[in-house]
Amino acid sequence: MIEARGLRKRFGDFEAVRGIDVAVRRGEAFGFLGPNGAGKSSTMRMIAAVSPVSGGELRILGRDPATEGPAIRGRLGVCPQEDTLDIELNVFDNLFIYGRYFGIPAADVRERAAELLEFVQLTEKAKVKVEELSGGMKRRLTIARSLINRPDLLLLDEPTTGLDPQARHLLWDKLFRLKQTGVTLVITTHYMDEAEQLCDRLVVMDKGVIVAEGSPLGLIQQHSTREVTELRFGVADEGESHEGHAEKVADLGERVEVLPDRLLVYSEDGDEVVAKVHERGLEPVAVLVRRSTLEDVFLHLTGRTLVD
Ligand SMILES: Nc1ncnc2c1ncn2[C@@H]1O[C@H](COP(=O)(O)OP(=O)(O)OP(=O)(O)O)[C@@H](O)[C@H]1O
Repeated sequence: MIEARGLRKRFGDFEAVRGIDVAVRRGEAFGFLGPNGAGKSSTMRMIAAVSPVSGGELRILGRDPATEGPAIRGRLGVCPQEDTLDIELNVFDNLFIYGRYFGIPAADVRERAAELLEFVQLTEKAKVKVEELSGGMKRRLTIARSLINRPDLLLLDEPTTGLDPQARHLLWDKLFRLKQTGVTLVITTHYMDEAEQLCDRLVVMDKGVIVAEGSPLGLIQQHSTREVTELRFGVADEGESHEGHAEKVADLGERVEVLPDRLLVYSEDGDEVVAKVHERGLEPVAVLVRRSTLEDVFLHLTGRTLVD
């Protein structure tokens, strides 16, 4: 569906995407995970055939975006980072006008709009002005709108940013169902839980390059340990820096990361780490044993947290 080789995006002297290779297969949910400024949106806009490629090769649905932009855009659904709905219009009309813009006959658009409103659970809001909708409803409507032309490929740029947990889960459920119907999804996100939930495969991006690629589980297995023990030390121990504590637990795991507010000990068995910490007379004020996540993968690969 998408083939990129050495893909680059420059803005003046600044290179936002610095030669990435990506292959997205039909029917998969593919993710670009990375912090703000990693180059995800810049990549997505090239894939959406709305931003010219500065270097390298890009084929979308077997076509060249430089010469076949309109044909590509006709087969894509695009859900941009910011809602671009017409807030003066009601929910149904937002879909109707968009469908007509694609040249779909009025009767077909009506039918398709009704079907999509059902899918995103907005049927009862059909006549409500968009400005009266909640953030989650607007996102669902944007997704419905992006599906009006029955796209082969759906591009979602940060689909759940700014939504509350309940709205995010509802949206994930809708995207999961879409995937089951055979739509290929390409998602950018800086939420590791979103990437883990939705993506079959993903690339981790940082500063315009890909630093890792694989399935969420594969990446975790390759770049992290099974468990992570988080240790926080109290104010009374401030004299002794986190680095000081880190030295004392360094041999308890495969590696230790020092964050401003806590230590992360990477090992296969977190309970064993906790027992040894206590045996050594260390007294953390908070201890948490958890499974490794993509956040740990990112930290290991870049030395930074995703939310920095
Ligand atoms: N039109 C533009 N002109 C100049 N610089 C730009 C432009 N668009 C993006 N950039 C820069 O390119 C870099 C990558 O931006 P991009 O939006 O692709 O990142 P991102 O990973 O999508 O992050 P975010 O989640 O913040 O959108 C950033 O440093 C950004 O400031």
